[in-house]
Amino acid sequence: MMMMGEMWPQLGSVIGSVMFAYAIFQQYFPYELRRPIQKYTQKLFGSLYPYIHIAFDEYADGDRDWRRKRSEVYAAIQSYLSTKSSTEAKRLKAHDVKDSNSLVLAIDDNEEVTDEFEGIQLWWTFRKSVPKQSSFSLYPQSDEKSHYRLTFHIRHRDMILGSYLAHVRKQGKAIAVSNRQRKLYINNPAQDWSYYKATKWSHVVFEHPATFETIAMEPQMKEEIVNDLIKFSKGKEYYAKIGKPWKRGYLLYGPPGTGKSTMIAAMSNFMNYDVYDLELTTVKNNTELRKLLIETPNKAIIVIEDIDCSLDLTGQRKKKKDKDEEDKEEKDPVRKMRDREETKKSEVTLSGLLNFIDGIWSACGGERIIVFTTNYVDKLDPALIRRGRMDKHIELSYCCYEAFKVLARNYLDLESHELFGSIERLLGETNMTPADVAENLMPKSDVESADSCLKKLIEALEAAKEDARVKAEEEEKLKAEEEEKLKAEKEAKPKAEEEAKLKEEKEKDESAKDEVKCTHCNGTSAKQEAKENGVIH
Ligand SMILES: Nc1ncnc2c1ncn2[C@@H]1O[C@H](COP(=O)(O)OP(=O)(O)OP(=O)(O)O)[C@@H](O)[C@H]1O
Ligand SMILES: [Mg+2]
Repeated sequence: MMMMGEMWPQLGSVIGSVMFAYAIFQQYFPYELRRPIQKYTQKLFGSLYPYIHIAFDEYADGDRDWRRKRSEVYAAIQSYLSTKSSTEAKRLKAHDVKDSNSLVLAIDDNEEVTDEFEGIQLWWTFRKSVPKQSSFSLYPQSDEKSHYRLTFHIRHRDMILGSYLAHVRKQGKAIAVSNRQRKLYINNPAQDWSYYKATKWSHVVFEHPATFETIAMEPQMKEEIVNDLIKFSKGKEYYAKIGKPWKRGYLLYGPPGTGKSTMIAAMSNFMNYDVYDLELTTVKNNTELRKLLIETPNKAIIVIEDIDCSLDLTGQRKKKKDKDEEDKEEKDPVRKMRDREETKKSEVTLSGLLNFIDGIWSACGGERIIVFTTNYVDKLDPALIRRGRMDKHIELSYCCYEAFKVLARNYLDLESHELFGSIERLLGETNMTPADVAENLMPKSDVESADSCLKKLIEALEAAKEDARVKAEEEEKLKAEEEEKLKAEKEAKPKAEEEAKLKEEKEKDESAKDEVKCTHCNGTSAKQEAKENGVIH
């Protein structure tokens, strides 16, 4: 039997001979002969080798443009394999990806990872190649080419090309989204839109810690909102079935400090959506508004805070200038220009905003949430907040006992305490916003105990209750005074009317006495007139 040591030199000489024969074949065989031979050799190997390879390139072939976009499938495969490679592959690459929270692990060059799908085994390999010839480019970039190669048995072809690849894409995208850092966007003023590479929205990383666990509100209401959001996120088919664009409007209203902005942050964290904070006052007109909308991607929360203050949406947009102002404007051209600019600033109309929310353009893209917040819901035009536009109206109000318990858990790690009873009673008797309750509960130093924080809150609640009582008394007093005044006016009115009537009658009587009968003209004339004319009839 041949020993291993003796086998290597022979194997080496066989490989050497094959390579030599291949070089001769490449060099001396004419192209016309080489092509069919190569074709049949591949066919022969194909029938003996029952596996299929699919390569997924990072960039499309020939995509040498400096703006070239990374293939979406490639990115999804990379995310999909990142979870598998960390447990399976022996050679890994770790890198931080833009917009990602954590390190992303990927398989190293030529490393293989095995995957299983519905009992079928498949293999993924990562390949990287660097071309030797480098081309000249105005926008130099790496010529490195990477691709993932998928290998599977030919008999699973349909299953892999159909459901497996769809599964990889979906899972990969979900992993990428959960790793991604949320962003907070704000619209740029239109004059910046034309700059090189300028976009209509600028962003910062959004790292608000609010979640539905930390938000203080009635548990039932919280559950309702969470369920609503879950239903929406899974509603692609449902919305398609009912023929409605995949979007939902929320109106958050309530006094300042009740958690409207906090709720938006919690929504963003829960849904993994970016927030687009739309500052309406910098949008010049309806066309700009529409352009901004088109630039928002899917999985976005578009927010218009304090909608009642954002714009005068009643249609009467131009303030009437008085004569003085017009004169000043005529004399000062700079002021005239500035005033004109300001008038231009606010040309977004109510109908423009309604179109933004549910016009034809709003259906471009999907999976978008629109949130309006306001302190004064009654001030808003009913057309703006009707269901279908603002589908869910959420009132965020003063702190109730349930909400307080959430805050006590968050701020003091307390589930119960002997002072909770007094706080519950006081919260039922007076109004305090969650922001104020939270501020009282927050220890102001390392040594401040939970006891002292709770006592501080009780004091604040008692003070608020006393303030409210004094205010109510004053209001009552003012009201009583007003009523007294009205009553006095009411009583005085008939008396004055009677007096006026009597006076009028008296005056009539007196003028009747003064009248003289004139036989000559068969009528009446005033004594004065007779005197003036010097005629005695
Ligand atoms: N429901 C709540 N749950 C938890 N914290 C809250 C809640 N409401 C308010 N807070 C706390 O109070 C602060 C102010 O709240 P927030 O900015 O959300 O109020 P708002 O309703 O948006 O007020 P405004 O109408 O003035 O914009 C937050 O930073 C948060 O810490
Ligand atoms: Mg707010």
